[in-house]
Amino acid sequence: MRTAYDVGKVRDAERVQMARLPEGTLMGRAAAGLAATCARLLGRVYGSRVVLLVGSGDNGGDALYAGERLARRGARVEAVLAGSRTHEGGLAALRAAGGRVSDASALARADLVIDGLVGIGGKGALREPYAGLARETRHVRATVVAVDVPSGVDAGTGQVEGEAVRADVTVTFGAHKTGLLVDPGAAHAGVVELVDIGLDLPDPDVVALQDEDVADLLPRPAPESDKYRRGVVGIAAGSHLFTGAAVLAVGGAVRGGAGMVRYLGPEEPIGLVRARWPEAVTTIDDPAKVGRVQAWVVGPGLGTGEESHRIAAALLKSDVPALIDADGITLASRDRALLRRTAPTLITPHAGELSRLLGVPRERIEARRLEHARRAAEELGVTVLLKGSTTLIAEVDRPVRVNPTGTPWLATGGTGDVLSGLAGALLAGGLSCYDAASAAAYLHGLAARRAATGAPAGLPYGESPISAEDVIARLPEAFRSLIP
Ligand SMILES: NC(=O)C1=CN([C@@H]2O[C@H](COP(=O)(O)OP(=O)(O)OC[C@H]3O[C@@H](n4cnc5c(N)ncnc54)[C@H](O)[C@@H]3O)[C@@H](O)[C@H]2O)[C@@H](O)CC1
Ligand SMILES: [K+]
Repeated sequence: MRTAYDVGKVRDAERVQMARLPEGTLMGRAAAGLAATCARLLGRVYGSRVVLLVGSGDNGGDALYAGERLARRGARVEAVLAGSRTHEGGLAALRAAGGRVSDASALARADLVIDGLVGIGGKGALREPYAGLARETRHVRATVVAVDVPSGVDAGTGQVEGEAVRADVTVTFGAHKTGLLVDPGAAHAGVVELVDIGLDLPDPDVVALQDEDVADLLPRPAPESDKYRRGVVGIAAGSHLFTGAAVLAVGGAVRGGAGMVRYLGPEEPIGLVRARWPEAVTTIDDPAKVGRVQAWVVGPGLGTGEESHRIAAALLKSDVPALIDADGITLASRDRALLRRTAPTLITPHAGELSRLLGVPRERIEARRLEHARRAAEELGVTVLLKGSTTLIAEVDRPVRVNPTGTPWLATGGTGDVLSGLAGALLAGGLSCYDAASAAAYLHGLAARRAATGAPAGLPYGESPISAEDVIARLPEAFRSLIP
């Protein structure tokens, strides 16, 4: 599991250690780790050209001390001083090791650029000349290594307000910062390497599950399992207008390991569901006639009229966990009472749907995804899976989970319906809302990536657009990759 912390907690932990240790110890550890990564990336340090972008704070200090270490190993190190001040000790050390001060023209000659403009002390959009330097790093042929966080990325939220460095590698100290796991920050960070500088940290604010964590969560049938014990999921999705949502959500549930899928909907989608997924048991329109289920999925393509509201309200009165998606969320944004349930509830909005639920403009949610996912969980008293470039799972008093799998190709119609069915199957299988949402997002992302790259059936030689059905088709492979 990867864990990440808000900046305040990192600062507090640093303060404790700084009071205990001789001055400069933490920066020394940081610079040593940074220099080791740079040396590895360079392969041959002797004779290589390294350019340091140095801001006025300690982030610049880290870059200078790492530059000193590389200069001592024979690298030609040039420092571009961007701030009105410069870390004095660091600059003296670099000079003593043979490094020199230069201007931005050095960037064109570099094999490696170390971005030490700003770290966790950065506030707001980068000012000049930092912004101009960050822009120039985009055109260099060198490998770009960010110190602690890519300059221009808000370490606490992942927000990027103006220009920002796009790093190949980010070497971060003490702990991952939340902004490195959440887009757009995550997309700017490249590969993130953690240097242990000996901080004592409390519970993380954000975590990203890895293969082994998700494998531990997944329910597996035991010899004595039958379809009822494995979990029956009810799916209320689709309408005369939106028949595809029904087929895709049921597909996600069937391939997601449900013991049985009960589908509730009008005649037309029922015909299509039966044709594509004969294993589903279908009921026309009347919620009272559906047999017992262990979890409900309510909403994809359901419609938002009175009849849809009646069905949603009847189903959400039940005492089993429920996932509310798409039209279900629109209905809930008009009638919040739908969310006041006795059993656990998971909502799976994208930014537009969350915007309707919270009454906050969509752009504000896109720019501050972490904040709004947390706020929604708190305000609505439900588990929230916020879909998007980085999918987030938020629940009160738990760290926000960031989904590390997926591909931009997933941004296509119908994939959300698949996710709903899949998460519903896992809920019915006994997972909590928090775990079902996390595991479903993870598997969905893995399946999509496999669909887009063709791996592992053929050589991964590129990527292609994918359909929601492709994601369903790759779900078994995604499961197998976790459950060997
Ligand atoms: N505190 C510690 O114990 C340690 C800190 N370390 C390093 O220190 C960094 C934090 O250092 P600082 O607190 O000095 O802060 P930073 O060096 O991250 O940034 C603060 C400086 O950047 C300027 N700045 C802020 N926002 C700006 C913007 N938008 N445009 C242009 N300039 C801007 C400020 O005026 C200030 O001079 C960490 O990210 C890490 O790299 C490491 O050495 C490890 C130990
Ligand atoms: K930086």
